[in-house]
Amino acid sequence: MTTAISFSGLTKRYGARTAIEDATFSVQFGEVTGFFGPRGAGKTTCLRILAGLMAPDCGTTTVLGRPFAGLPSRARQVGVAFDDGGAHPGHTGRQHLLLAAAEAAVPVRRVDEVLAITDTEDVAERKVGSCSPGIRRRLGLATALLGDPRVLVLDGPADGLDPLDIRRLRALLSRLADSGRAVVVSSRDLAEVEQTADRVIVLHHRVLFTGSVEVLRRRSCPAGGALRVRTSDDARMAAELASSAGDVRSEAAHGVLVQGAGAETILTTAAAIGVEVYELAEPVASLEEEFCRLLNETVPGGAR
Ligand SMILES: Nc1ncnc2c1ncn2[C@@H]1O[C@H](COP(=O)(O)OP(=O)(O)OP(=O)(O)O)[C@@H](O)[C@H]1O
Repeated sequence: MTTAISFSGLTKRYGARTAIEDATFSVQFGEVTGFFGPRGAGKTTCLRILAGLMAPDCGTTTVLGRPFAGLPSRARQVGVAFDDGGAHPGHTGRQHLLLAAAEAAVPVRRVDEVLAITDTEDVAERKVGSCSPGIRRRLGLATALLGDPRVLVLDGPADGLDPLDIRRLRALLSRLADSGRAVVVSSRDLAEVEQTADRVIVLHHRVLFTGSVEVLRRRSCPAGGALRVRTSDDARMAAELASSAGDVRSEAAHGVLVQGAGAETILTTAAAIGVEVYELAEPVASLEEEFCRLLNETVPGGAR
């Protein structure tokens, strides 16, 4: 199947500041791809280049195998949303969508459809300038959906939304991906990415990771049956296990990571020294921990 989006060797500098360097990755159909990076990591820069809004210093981007500008019937192929979809503050939401529909040669009835899909019917007659940032985001999403595109690219779609809206957004994005579309959402919120995306691209001026959220979380888990144990006295447990197990590492709030000893040994040891076991499981790092590790591996001192 055609790759939905590809970035190849993308580099962009603003004067002496490097926003993005040598970024290469692709986005497939049928998935929500989370484009994660902290503030200023280069997400918007990548997406603006993809949408033809600025030129890179180096590298190329394609949508459905072509440069964005060369796509025929573009609104039906790709929907892109930054902020509020470029709505004029003096227009109502409906007026904005009608203008955008005319420009994209989309039937007028589609305006009501996208208002319903994005739960913005009740605010359609309000002037955009008087709407909250969250409503303007939803309007941006509605604009991007006008052409019922195969590829959807959303820059920070959850920014400014309340928890209920975020749930609805997540369900919508998931439905769109399940119907075979490619959906890209950028976010600075790892928890949000974790709940929304099937695949994640971690960015910090460079691509640090691409793969499933699950693989990211397990990336630095030791192979070969390591276990993590949390107890009423981790320091004592670590000291005791160090004499019987191969490799024992205390991990601050996360308990003790033990390699080379099975669950039985760990539980027997705990019982023998009168330590209570709160948790015994295969170690799965939080995404936040993994991001800090990734950053430290690529940028010395990066996650301090
Ligand atoms: N027009 C510009 N002129 C100068 N520097 C810029 C410009 N746009 C972005 N930058 C810088 O480039 C870097 C990447 O910015 P970008 O907006 O792409 O990051 P981002 O990951 O989208 O951040 P955020 O999550 O805060 O939106 C930042 O250091 C930013 O300050």
